[in-house]
Amino acid sequence: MLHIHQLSGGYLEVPVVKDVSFEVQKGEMLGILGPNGSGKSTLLKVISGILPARTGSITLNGAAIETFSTKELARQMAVLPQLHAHAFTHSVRETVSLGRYPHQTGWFSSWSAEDEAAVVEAMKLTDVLKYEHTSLDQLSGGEQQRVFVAQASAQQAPLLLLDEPTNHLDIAHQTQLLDTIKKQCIEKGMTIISVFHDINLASLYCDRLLLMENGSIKHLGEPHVVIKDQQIENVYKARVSTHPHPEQPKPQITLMPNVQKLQTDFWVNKSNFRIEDEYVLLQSAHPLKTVSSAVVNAGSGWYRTFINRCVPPTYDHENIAADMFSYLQTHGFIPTDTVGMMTAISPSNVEIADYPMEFGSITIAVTAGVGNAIDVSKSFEQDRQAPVGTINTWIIINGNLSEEAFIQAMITATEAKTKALYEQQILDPFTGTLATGTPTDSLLVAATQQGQSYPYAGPVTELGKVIGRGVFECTVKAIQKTQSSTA
Ligand SMILES: Nc1ncnc2c1ncn2[C@@H]1O[C@H](COP(=O)(O)OP(=O)(O)OP(=O)(O)O)[C@@H](O)[C@H]1O
Repeated sequence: MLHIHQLSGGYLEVPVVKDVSFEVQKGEMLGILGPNGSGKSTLLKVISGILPARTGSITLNGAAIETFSTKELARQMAVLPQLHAHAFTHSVRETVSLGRYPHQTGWFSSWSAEDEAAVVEAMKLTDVLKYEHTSLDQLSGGEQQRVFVAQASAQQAPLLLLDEPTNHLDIAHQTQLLDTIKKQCIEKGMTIISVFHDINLASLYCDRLLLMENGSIKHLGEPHVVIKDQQIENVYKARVSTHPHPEQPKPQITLMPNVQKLQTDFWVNKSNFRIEDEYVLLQSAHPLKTVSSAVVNAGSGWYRTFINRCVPPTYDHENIAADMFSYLQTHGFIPTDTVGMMTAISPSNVEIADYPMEFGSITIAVTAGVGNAIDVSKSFEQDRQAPVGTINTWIIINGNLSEEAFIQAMITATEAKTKALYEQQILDPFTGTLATGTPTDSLLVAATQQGQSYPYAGPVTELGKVIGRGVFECTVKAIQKTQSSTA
């Protein structure tokens, strides 16, 4: 739809935009990113003809852009410029109506039903219809921004150029506006080029991103190609870490501050555990980076409190997570700061042990019920009753783990648990074969993220060796304790 070839342009003798080439397809949403002054707005202005191109060419639907009359171009291309603080005395409706000028033959004399429908639809889409008779200078910055998006939208041009459309908008209006724009791309085949400061929003909504540096294209491609830690750091000179969005296959960034809150060194060991009638409790002085399959706060996060709650073997609740959540609240724990697991095994049967390492240490806590032991390789053979009895394993590490090490720690621990069941000759009662676990085992790995770095935790690494040995020993002892208490 739009072809930009070796485009240069700007304000002074020296062009701001230098030798920029890219193409945008119909229905595509392209995000332009870059630090302050990198030339994003200037590029949009040169494309839209507000500033002249010094060299290069812009082709729209196969025709050179300079062959379009001003009005023809406005029917093809709507522009939302970067807004600055102005006093606007027009009403909202008047302002949005200005977007219809390319469709007029005589100024307002030919106002048609189509014009009216476009203006009302644009005001509805941007949620400004309720202000239609209000003067623009009586609206907040975000409300004014939405009115100008409505104006561009009322123009109904197949190509929309936006300069920071979410500037001034609260998060609800950011998503509402971008959802609306994106919908137009998907349903009506509208093409969007938009400047963004917010890298995460750009990644979420755009099909491709163009990252500018000093007026030139530094990176161009799908978000996963452009949003990489090192590339973003190099261009923006800010430390970032990328991570996946929870719902969309789009990378997101988190800023990494250079100023750390002063935090005294802390250490977690067996002395931080308490064994109560109803639960095993670990309380850390500072949050631990945690990965777990717990009932409350499963997944990854940072938590200070860890509970392994004992419920009766007859425990049966429709919504286990909700019940656990309210249990935490009624027992004085803060659910947002607590990882909660459940077991039918008495807290008195927990096995907790410290394992020193050269520069760090780990503490392992296991409760092990094996009444429902299962051979995972044969679990497909028959349906089983909802189980009670489970093996809950916690591995608390004084050390700084990579993401890889967290996952390897879970693998190593699982293998060590299975070996413990083998050692104890625990059988799957349904198949009579050696059990590998129970159907509801839970695992938690938590680390202080201080001190010694552990990039790996496989069986032959320093950390993996201690996890393997520790989980094996603690699981064996925990099984024996449970078996002797029920014998
Ligand atoms: N009206 C102007 N006259 C002269 N130079 C200008 C003008 N507007 C911008 N510039 C210069 O052009 C360069 C690029 O500015 P531009 O506004 O395109 O950057 P940007 O990437 O959009 O920045 P920001 O993120 O701050 O909006 C800057 O060095 C700026 O000083």
